[in-house]
Parts: sequence; structure tokens; C-alpha cells
Amino acid sequence: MDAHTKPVGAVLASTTEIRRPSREEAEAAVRTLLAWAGDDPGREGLLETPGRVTRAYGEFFAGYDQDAGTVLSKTFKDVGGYDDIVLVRDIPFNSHCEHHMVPFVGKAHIAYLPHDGVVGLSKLARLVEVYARRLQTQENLTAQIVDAINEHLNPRGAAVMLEAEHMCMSMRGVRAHGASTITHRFTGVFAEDRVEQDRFLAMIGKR
Ligand SMILES: Nc1nc2c(ncn2[C@@H]2O[C@H](COP(=O)(O)OP(=O)(O)OP(=O)(O)O)[C@@H](O)[C@H]2O)c(=O)[nH]1
Ligand SMILES: [Zn+2]
Repeated sequence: MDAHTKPVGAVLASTTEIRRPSREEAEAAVRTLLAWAGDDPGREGLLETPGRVTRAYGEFFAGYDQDAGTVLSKTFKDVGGYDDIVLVRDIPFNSHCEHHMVPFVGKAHIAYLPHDGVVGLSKLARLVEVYARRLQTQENLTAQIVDAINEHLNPRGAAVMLEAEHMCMSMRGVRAHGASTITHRFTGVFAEDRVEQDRFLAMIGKR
């Protein structure tokens, strides 16, 4: 496969292969946006900006080149028979909304009930990064995290809650500063058993 012909967003609905533009083409697009904003891309202060922006995009959207299966591939079974809730809360994340390409910023709370071993705790935060570093809706991000946990860890249940502020709602448009959006998804035991759901909510301080 040509270095610039990668499946972009292969996990999204479309699996169409889109040619990845070269860095030079991406930098030219940034110069176009600078001029569209009303500035002069040729002035000294902006000369290096297209290079910086494309490098920043490389970080913001690194998730397209990452894979949840790789992150969750290593599990541990020697945990003293522990089989209760494993919960990591307040995992900070930054993502970009797919409608406006501006950030939404918040925290993720992730829990699962182990079935056949546990995963390293840092891997849950890495899993959030795999999907947050793409263009997203908060609902899709929530669903993708839960689906990956179910697919790769096969737990008795999984619970994910995200809380985030969307800059497209605070910096522009309706300008609802401070409004936060909460999404959650419960599967397995967390979906079937209100007691387990309540334990999750209590552990993240929502009850
Ligand atoms: N459901 C959902 N909506 C989102 C998310 N991020 C941004 N949005 C919304 O996407 C919608 C896009 O609406 P449009 O009417 O197409 O675009 P717009 O004219 O820029 O909308 P306004 O933001 O209301 O000015 C807006 O209501 C945003 O608030 C998200 O993660 N989930
Ligand atoms: Zn938006």
C-alpha cells in the first residue's frame, strides 16, 4: 500500500480508501484557511504555522493509525481471584467534534466486571485515546469504547460514562459556556442489574 493511500477512518461507516494527502498538500490547505480567515499567510508570524498545524493534526488525529485490539491484547490472570468491578474514573480526554472540527474536552469513567483476566489499568486510558484522537460525536466515542472492551476482554459487563464540554457550543453558535454533556452506556450485568449500575454510579460520585 502506498504510504499516502491508507484507509482513513476504517472503523467508521464507510471503509472507502481515501488517498491521504501529502504534508505539502495539507500545509497548502492551512494557508488557504489562513487567507479565508482574513489574514496573510505570507506574513512572517504565519510562515511556519502550516507546518505547526499539520504536526498538531498528527497528534489530534493519531487515533486513526491506532488499534484497540493492540492496546487490549495483554491480560493478566494472576490477580488473587479478583472478579469484582474494576473502575478507572476521571480519565481526561480531548477529542474533536466531527461537525465543526473543534475540541470537546472532558473525563471518561470506565468499568468492567472481569471474566477471564484483567487488563493493565493504563490500557483503559490508552483505549480512550485510540478513539478520542479522531473526529467524533460523544455518543459514538462512548459506544466505541464499550464495544472494544466487550470485544477484546469479554467481560461480564462494561459501563462507560463520558462528561464533556463542547467548544462548538461554548466558543461559537449558542455560546452555552459551561454546559456539559453526559453520555453513558451499560452492557452485560451493568445493563441487566440495577444494583450493579447503581454501584458504578456511586463509585463515580453520581449517586
Ligand atoms: N449529538 C451530538 N451533537 C453534537 C456533538 N458535537 C456537536 N454536536 C452538535 O451538532 C449539531 C450540528 O448542527 P447543525 O445545525 O448541522 O450545525 P450548526 O448550524 O453549526 O449548529 P449550531 O451549533 O446550533 O450553530 C449542533 O447542534 C452541535 O451542538 C456530539 O458529540 N453529539
Ligand atoms: Zn461541534
